[in-house]
Amino acid sequence: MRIATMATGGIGGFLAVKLALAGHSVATIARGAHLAAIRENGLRLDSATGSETAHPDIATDRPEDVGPVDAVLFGVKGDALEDAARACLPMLGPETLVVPFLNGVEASDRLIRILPEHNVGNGVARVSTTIFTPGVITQTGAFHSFIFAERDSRPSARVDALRAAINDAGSSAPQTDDVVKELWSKFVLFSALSGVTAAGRCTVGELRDTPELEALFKRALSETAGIGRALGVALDDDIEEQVWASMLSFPAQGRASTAIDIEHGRPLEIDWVSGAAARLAAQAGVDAPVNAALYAILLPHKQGR
Ligand SMILES: NC(=O)C1=CN([C@@H]2O[C@H](COP(=O)(O)OP(=O)(O)OC[C@H]3O[C@@H](n4cnc5c(N)ncnc54)[C@H](OP(=O)(O)O)[C@@H]3O)[C@@H](O)[C@H]2O)C=CC1
Ligand SMILES: CC(C)(CO)C(=O)C(=O)O
Repeated sequence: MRIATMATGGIGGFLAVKLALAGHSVATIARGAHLAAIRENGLRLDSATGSETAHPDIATDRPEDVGPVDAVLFGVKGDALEDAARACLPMLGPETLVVPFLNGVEASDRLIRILPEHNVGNGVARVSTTIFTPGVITQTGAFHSFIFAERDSRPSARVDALRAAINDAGSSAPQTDDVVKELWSKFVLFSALSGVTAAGRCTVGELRDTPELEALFKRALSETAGIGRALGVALDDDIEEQVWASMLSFPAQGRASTAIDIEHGRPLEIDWVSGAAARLAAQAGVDAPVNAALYAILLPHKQGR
């Protein structure tokens, strides 16, 4: 397949390495020192199982030089979505599938305001990766799963082709017949994890060991589950228990990317996470005091240092 990563950070970089090493034609969109390092040394993925380096066919900051691709793996931070989407336009043909893997539940709806709707899918990533230094992506923990579909979850040959490519490349792309449910199931987890580990400057291990943080986390996640249900999302009845169970096996040193971003003084995606939960709650006519409070606490740090 011809695949582009817009852009090539934690999400795009992880998938670019796997797919390029599996023999796909990968174009990595990146910029600055990260792009220079990819061009010079290739793109390296470090994980607990070792190091892999891929040399993408194209590494560029000019998507117009790539031409139409089969799939765009779309992973930028929430506030960068609109500019990055506009930059993708030259890579779209009639059948190109653009899969957003942003946290939150609004990325696909935001993309169709810029890109033709028939090009846009919906997706969610369960992995923990970051740009460690230019040209190098590191993965924390061993989990990596990418769940995506057409926006309405209908059966689709182009979705199946991309799923097969990711599965065959050694990652995991399970099938779903309800991508919105998948998105919200992750959002229930992530709104709580992002809010609590960023506001509390804590790891998951500390969260588990501190009854007050555990209680706050559980209040946040059940609040977000309530918002989803009020909006008609078919969340599992025991999603709250499932999320807490997943926290019990989460790496103790793990935390949400938001907590890593705040530590490094980077801008925060909170408008699309705790802020979105508070906003969507108002839309659904339910209260979300915990998400609203976590959003307010993080707001002074939103622009980074
Ligand atoms: N990484 C993870 O483990 C997970 C991330 N997610 C979500 O996925 C999304 C992406 O996260 P992640 O991959 O970690 O983000 P990163 O910050 O690692 O990567 C984003 C990259 O996009 C680049 N970029 C942004 N806009 C453009 C543009 N217009 N042209 C070229 N490059 C651009 C940035 O460059 P620059 O630095 O120059 O701005 C940066 O290198 C987020 O919503 C995140 O919450 C979800 C699950 C897990
Ligand atoms: C919690 C985690 C690692 C799960 O994929 C995540 O999405 C993030 O930190 O951005």
